[in-house]
Amino acid sequence: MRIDVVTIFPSYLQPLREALLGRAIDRGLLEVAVHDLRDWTHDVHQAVDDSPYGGGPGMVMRPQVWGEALDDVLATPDLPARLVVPTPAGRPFTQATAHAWAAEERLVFACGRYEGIDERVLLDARARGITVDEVSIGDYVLVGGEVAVLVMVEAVARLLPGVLGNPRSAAEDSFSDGLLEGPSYTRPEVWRELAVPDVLRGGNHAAIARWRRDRALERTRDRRPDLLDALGPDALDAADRAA
Ligand SMILES: N#Cc1c(-c2ccc3ccn(Cc4cccnc4)c3c2)n[nH]c1N
Repeated sequence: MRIDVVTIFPSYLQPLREALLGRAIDRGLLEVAVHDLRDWTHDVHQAVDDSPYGGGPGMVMRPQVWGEALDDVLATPDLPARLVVPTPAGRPFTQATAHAWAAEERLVFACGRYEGIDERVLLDARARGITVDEVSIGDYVLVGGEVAVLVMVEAVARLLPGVLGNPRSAAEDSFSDGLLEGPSYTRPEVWRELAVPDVLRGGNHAAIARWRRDRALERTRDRRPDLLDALGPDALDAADRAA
């Protein structure tokens, strides 16, 4: 997978080259290119924003600069791309989104700042046949799109074959079965007088699986009842309902 990110703060994306993702890039599992939006400005001040039509607080990012940048970055007809635009007004980015995007050959992320990007940039891209996804990583307001891109790239990249050491991690993590993950334990067996649950040390794999499922259901009911509501009627069996 190739990922391109356009931003006025390229150094914000440096964490993508650290740790697991950095190793995935080094191993050729992922290609990441970060572009400075100001490279497409032509004025001495390298202006990327201007006042909003209709008034209101803050500034809006200029369409001319974004248009030229995306013309160049998206100019790869042999490699169809999906343009992703993080915004507080976007559709929710979920684990299902991450799985869908992990199947894409190329993702281009447009990181806005100020009050966002002039709407005509997205309209123009769609008019030219580019798939444009406006997505939000949560119901809170950030200062720009860069942090959201870090979140989304990590969520997608970890699903790519070979990136995680153990592919079961992605198959069994939270949300993979619609539930939150239950608690985890490791050595020592007792720590500050707190013992690991006996079932996890007993070696009965069926009992362990049941215990983990029960803890996941309990946690989901407590913290995310909306996820339970979203599960289909057949998602929970009798044992689940008894838990
Ligand atoms: N994904 C995502 C986001 C953002 C987000 C993303 C991109 C931009 C670009 C500019 N801003 C600031 C801004 C814009 C509009 C109104 N208010 C503030 C951003 C916020 N905030 N919260 C999220 N979950």
